[in-house]
Amino acid sequence: MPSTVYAFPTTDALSGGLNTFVEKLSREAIADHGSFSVAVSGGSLPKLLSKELVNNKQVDFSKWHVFWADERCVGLDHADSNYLELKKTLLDQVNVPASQVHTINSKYAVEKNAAASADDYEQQLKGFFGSNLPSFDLILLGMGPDGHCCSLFPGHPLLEEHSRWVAPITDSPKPPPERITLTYPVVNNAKNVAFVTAGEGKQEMVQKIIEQPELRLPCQRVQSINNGPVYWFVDEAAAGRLEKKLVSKF
Ligand SMILES: O=C(O)[C@H](O)[C@@H](O)[C@H](O)[C@H](O)COP(=O)(O)O
Repeated sequence: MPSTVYAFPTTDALSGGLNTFVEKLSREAIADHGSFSVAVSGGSLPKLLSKELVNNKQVDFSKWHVFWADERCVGLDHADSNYLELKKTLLDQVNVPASQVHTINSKYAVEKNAAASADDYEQQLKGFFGSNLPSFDLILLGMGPDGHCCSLFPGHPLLEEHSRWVAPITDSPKPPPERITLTYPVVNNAKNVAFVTAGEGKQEMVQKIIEQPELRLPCQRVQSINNGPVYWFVDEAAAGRLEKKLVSKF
């Protein structure tokens, strides 16, 4: 998986670079097929994504379809909800039509019914992409300190799930335990994939992922369609241990 790593001096600069990147992909997708489909992760990503993007008047949010790369089986008003985090940081301030914000089914999520939540979410993907394997215009991933992404964790059987598009997990080592997650067939069929991570606490794992592909950590199993680049938007704190020659100029 060829990686293109962009390192920024601050998290604000990272948000600025990500804003430019997303604006370009959104414009190109809308010009090409009239919509922009994006799957977003939780954790620190929504804040980093939204800081600049929320004020970007060049983006036609009315053509966006927002999905989640993974989501916790909690109510949409629960503090652990990835949807709620993006609602607060972006969706409440931009005009993505509610019908184009594809959330986990709250009925099943509140019951912590991960299996039904995953089945329902897969139907939602089929409703938008049809019966062909979904190909998102962009998937935005965080990187866990253990090298996980989505809710795909090191050593978990879900790393080998190659038929389901969306899978349930009930033993997530990162709480809460019940979640749904996109699987690699969908993640790796995206037109563009970008990791977003920041902070000194991530620099050891960022170095491992970029410089030691033999580890086969979950983040390292991510590719973009036609083996295109996987982008990394990091701050210099997270890139602190990377060989300088591995960092590209944005
Ligand atoms: O639902 C989740 O927990 C996230 O989608 C998860 O995959 C996250 O992206 C990583 O754990 C990184 O989180 P941080 O960026 O907050 O470290």
